[in-house]
Amino acid sequence: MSQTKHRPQVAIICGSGLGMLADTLKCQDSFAYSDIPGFPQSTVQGHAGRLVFGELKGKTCVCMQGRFHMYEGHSLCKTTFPVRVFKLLGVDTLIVTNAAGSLADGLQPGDIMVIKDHVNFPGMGGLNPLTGPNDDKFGPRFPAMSGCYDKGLRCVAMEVAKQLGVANIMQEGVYAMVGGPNFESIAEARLLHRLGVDAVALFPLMDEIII
Ligand SMILES: O=P(O)(O)O[C@H]1O[C@H](CO)[C@@H](O)[C@H]1O
Ligand code: HPA
Repeated sequence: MSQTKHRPQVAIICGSGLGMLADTLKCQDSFAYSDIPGFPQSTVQGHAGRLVFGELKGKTCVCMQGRFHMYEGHSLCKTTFPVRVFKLLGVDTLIVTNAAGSLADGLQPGDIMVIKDHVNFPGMGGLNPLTGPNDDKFGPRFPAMSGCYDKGLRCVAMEVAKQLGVANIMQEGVYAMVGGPNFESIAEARLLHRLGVDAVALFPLMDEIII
């Protein structure tokens, strides 16, 4: 923290295709993950591997330009380590973005889905970054998932989409996480759709669970 004057309340994890958002921050201080003790390294194409502090529309933010996935070989503790760092920095709002596969009939490639709830398949099978002794300073032993996706922020997102004239490509939905790195088979995609899943991707949900 001695190397930046920024004290962010908002953290944004930029998934595939959104890394350039971090480049738009004003008064930037940026750090390569390789220079931050304890951070894993990005190995996925298009994930630059930088932590960028700065101002976005007047709000102090920190952006992860590239995230970590379990399929890269990181432990779940490692993939979610940055979120714990954000909490210690004073961040109270986490915006997680990710490239996902759409399953809902009304979602076209390129559309935006705001997550209203999730199905954590690896978590249901016991793969969870909170496994092990609980550190109460980060949260309770048995965190509820019912309020994971803040209703107020979701409403703001939908309202802003209207103002920008992109409401027609944005909707709320249920998101499922699977392990990857292979994408879903056709039968798996059909099954997920029948279960009420609107979009599916590979592992980013662990960040929401740890915050
Ligand atoms: O937006 P990111 O985090 O890269 O995630 C999605 O994009 C990659 C595959 O295209 C997978 O990692 C998937 O989960
Ligand atoms: N499935 C399909 N398409 C995707 C995924 C996925 O898990 N992640 C990114 N695009």
